[in-house]
Amino acid sequence: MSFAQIPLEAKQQALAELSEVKRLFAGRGWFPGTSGNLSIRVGDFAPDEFHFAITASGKDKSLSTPEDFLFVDQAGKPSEPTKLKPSAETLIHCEIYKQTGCGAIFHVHTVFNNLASELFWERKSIPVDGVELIKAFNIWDEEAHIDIPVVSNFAHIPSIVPEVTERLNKRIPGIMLRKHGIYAWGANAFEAKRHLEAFEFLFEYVYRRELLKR
Ligand SMILES: CSCCC(=O)C(=O)COP(=O)(O)O
Ligand SMILES: [Zn+2]
Repeated sequence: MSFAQIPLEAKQQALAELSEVKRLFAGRGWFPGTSGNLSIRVGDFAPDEFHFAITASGKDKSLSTPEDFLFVDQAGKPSEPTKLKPSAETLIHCEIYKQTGCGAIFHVHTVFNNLASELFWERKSIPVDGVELIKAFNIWDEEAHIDIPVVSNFAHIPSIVPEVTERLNKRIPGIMLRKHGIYAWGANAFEAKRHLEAFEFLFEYVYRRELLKR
């Protein structure tokens, strides 16, 4: 589906949803120092052609301006002429959409997600055992165990992508970049938000629990 074929109402709805999620997360202090990025896909999905709205790079995400978002394609290139620059991490969004066909991806940097990634870096995944909020990922097993993948962080974003491809686990709707931040996704903005909130709860839980054990 080309960008022009996507109904205007769908594009406007994606922008309105992104704006609302951005406002809400900013209120939680989840975009320190201009960090973080958000995207919502619009129109039909095919691995070789899709479009999504994403936050512009380097903006103060606690402010609301007419230049907060732009649309890009599956290669991370603007879908229409614009002077705005997409998030520096757009290629990670592109890869997650390609691998999962999801509808929204939210990325935040928090102290607890950074601490948890470093604490478990040697095992390359953050283990969580039997915590009720695992059910937010639609995993309903009694005393479920999950491992949240942690991948290397590089200043050169394209170098991060192959490890995301390799480690992404479709059962777990998130991937953690070491000492950087979590990418959480879902079928739509509601689900991606639920997943992100659950990850953040679990990161704080595992970190604090580890301290209690020592
Ligand atoms: C100042 S945070 C460093 C970049 C980053 O990790 C991030 O999430 C924000 O980058 P963007 O280009 O999306 O503003
Ligand atoms: Zn980031």
